[in-house]
Amino acid sequence: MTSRGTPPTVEVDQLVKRYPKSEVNAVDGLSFTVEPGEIFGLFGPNGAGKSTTIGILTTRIRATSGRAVIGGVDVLRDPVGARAQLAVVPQHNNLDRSLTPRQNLLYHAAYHGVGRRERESRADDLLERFGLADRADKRIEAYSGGMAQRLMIARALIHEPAVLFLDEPTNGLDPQTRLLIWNRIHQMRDRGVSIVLTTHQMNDAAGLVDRVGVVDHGRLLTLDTPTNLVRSLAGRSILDLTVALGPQGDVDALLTALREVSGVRKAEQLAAPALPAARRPGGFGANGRAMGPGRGGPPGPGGGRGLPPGLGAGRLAALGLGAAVGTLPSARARAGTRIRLHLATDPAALLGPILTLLSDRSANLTDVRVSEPSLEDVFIELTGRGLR
Ligand SMILES: Nc1ncnc2c1ncn2[C@@H]1O[C@H](COP(=O)(O)OP(=O)(O)OP(=O)(O)O)[C@@H](O)[C@H]1O
Repeated sequence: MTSRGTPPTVEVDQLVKRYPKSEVNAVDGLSFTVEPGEIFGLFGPNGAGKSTTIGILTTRIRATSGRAVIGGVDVLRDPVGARAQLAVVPQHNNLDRSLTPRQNLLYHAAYHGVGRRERESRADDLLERFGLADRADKRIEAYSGGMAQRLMIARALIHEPAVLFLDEPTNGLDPQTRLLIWNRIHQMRDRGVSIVLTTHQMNDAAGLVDRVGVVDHGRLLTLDTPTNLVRSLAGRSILDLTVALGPQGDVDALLTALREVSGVRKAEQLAAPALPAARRPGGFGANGRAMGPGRGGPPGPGGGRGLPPGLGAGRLAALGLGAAVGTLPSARARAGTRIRLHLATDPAALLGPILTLLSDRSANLTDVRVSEPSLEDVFIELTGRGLR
């Protein structure tokens, strides 16, 4: 029960799934609830067990043990009853191409037993809300990826489910379509629909979801609001450096030395950025602001920012650190080594020692960025950086 006395719309209790011939559980004792009108993000690396969990909740996969309830209906005991309470928007287009967009909606509503007059009125309303009214009778083939996604969400909503499952709802869509879909998801939440979404675009989803469950190896690693999860990395900042190493430069030795600087929790090398030439690192301008690319992913809460005030090129020169800061980067510097430092302290206090260290090793700093941790950083912290 919630504090308002309403039962959760999704209840998962000690859920287990072991696929035949497998020696491990794909879902391994998962428990969580989703409240009415809550947007719940189920995040995890590839193979973590998200699809299997969603498959069980949407009656596509049979659990080995445990309990799952959707809108008060036990999915294992009454899958048909549970299906009336839920809707799924898959990642790939599964619209019926032999029907028009409007017919796709009407057919789906009829399948769920919605009366003729009511389904026509709901279809008109949904086509309007998803910006498809003027294309409702066109051929599906003429639809772009964004239109198809909007239509699939409209179709999912036509029988007014208690819970909507969305798999990567905005993957590969343009910013306008993403915005419209996020906006409609918020409206559904306001109408009391619970939304369970899986996505790998965590920083995008951070501002949208109410709570996040991170799973790995079929188990729940954490469950909290995005704000609390980011706060769990409190006091930590991330300093991204781009350096051009001298001819004898050894990145491993540099990383080891950086790890020994007091206040540095972790130092790691990042992959080289795949950026257009115009956005490649450019070194510091006269005002000492960082001019290169920001962090690899989209900015998290707080986003990336340049040098802290008071640490411009002038101050660096006064500290005798000018040699460490490249003004006219060479070709090597442009393709520089990217290093991420995870700090346990104020970055301004560490820049001096770090620049001294770089200078001593003839490493030329061409770009520096300070940023707050993001939801993606929490995810990496919990699940590691290794490939799955
Ligand atoms: N039909 C199946 N038969 C056997 N093993 C499976 C089957 N489907 C998934 N698995 C295994 O179960 C584990 C969980 O897979 P699942 O697809 O649920 O993960 P996921 O978190 O959704 O991953 P992704 O993000 O890549 O979609 C993986 O080890 C996967 O190989």
